[in-house]
Amino acid sequence: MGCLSCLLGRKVDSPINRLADLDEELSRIHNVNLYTYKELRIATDDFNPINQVGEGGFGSVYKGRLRNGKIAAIKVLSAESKQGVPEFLTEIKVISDIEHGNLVKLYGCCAEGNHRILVYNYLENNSLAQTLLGGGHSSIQFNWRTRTKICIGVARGLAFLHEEVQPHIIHRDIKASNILLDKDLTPKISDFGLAKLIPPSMTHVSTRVAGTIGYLAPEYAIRGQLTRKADIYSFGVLLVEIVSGRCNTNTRLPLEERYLLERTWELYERKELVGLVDTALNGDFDAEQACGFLKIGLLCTQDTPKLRPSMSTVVKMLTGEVDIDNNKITKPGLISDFLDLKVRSTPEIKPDINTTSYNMSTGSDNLDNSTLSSGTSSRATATFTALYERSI
Ligand SMILES: Nc1ncnc2c1ncn2[C@@H]1O[C@H](COP(=O)(O)OP(=O)(O)OP(=O)(O)O)[C@@H](O)[C@H]1O
Repeated sequence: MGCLSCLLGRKVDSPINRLADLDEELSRIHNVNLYTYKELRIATDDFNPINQVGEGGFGSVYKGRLRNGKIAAIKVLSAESKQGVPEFLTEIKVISDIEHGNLVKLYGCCAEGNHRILVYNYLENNSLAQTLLGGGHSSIQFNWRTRTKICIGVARGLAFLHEEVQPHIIHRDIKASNILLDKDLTPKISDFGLAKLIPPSMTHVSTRVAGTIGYLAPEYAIRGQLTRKADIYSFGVLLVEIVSGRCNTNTRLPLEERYLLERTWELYERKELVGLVDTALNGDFDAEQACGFLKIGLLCTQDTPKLRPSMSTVVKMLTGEVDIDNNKITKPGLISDFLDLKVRSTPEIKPDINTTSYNMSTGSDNLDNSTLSSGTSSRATATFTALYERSI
């Protein structure tokens, strides 16, 4: 408790009495809405498992009612997060200042003692992973109109993070479980800015291993080269998932259908893209638009990062303001090529992930050159290694 005063470099006469004042002071400096641990305990009925709505790599998520009556999603970050209060609040301020109709709103946080808790707007209709891709466990009807609204909404949210927020934000983990749906099925991207709250030493290994591999841009997964183009790759995979209604990786399918992006490329080459559209739509969709979306998915997942369009261009292509240039579509960058290579090699000669050369173009991001520090790079590699090890 006394560490708050140390952080401020102040002498405190009575730590317990002054704690609230210090919190208030920090909150004012950072202009962040601070919740007390007690309030969040009450909101969640002492973090009662009944109120737990999810579990992710960052920690557990609870549904709770705040003192002002609002329903919130309360994300308790894992105890390993030892970030100091001022640093934590600085990052939180960046996130809570960002407002967009397609981004989950952060109400505030709790940074008492070792607790690091984020309080978000609660979204009623869960994530795309649990609904559209949840294998029939949801009663939501995703008709073609709803799907187009979701694709365009996610693209707008990501374009906003990439191109309008200063300094721009790379999400790093665009995937179906990070797309939440409100009561009108408007999509909201969650978890943006979260990567910065986790110390570089702490590897964030996702709960859905195979799924996550499928979203990773090859240059990020293998070399830790992170630019906005890595997000655009993940968005491309998500786009194809939404149109086809299936996960990017399904190991129960025959080998040739297992990897969605690979399948998309095959059908594109055979001019049979329409065959990939979700059969649950019973043919009730605009075939030209659906195939257009799949082609945009292919453009976003091009192997060479600089060939992937920016998110604002993606929005324009999705809305029909800009034409899709078929000539620009070449074979996408497939992480499965790399995995196959490894899976097929014998265990004794299993190559070292850090030294294996991967035949990959190295185009730099025209928008930025924000490859990250070696800490992040090794985390990306470590994540990939962990994912890879668990996938075979
Ligand atoms: N704002 C929210 N409103 C409603 N439910 C939420 C909200 N945020 C998270 N959840 C629920 O909690 C679950 C876990 O979310 P979290 O973001 O922690 O992990 P994840 O994205 O599913 O997985 P990972 O951390 O491995 O990427 C979500 O799938 C969703 O069901």
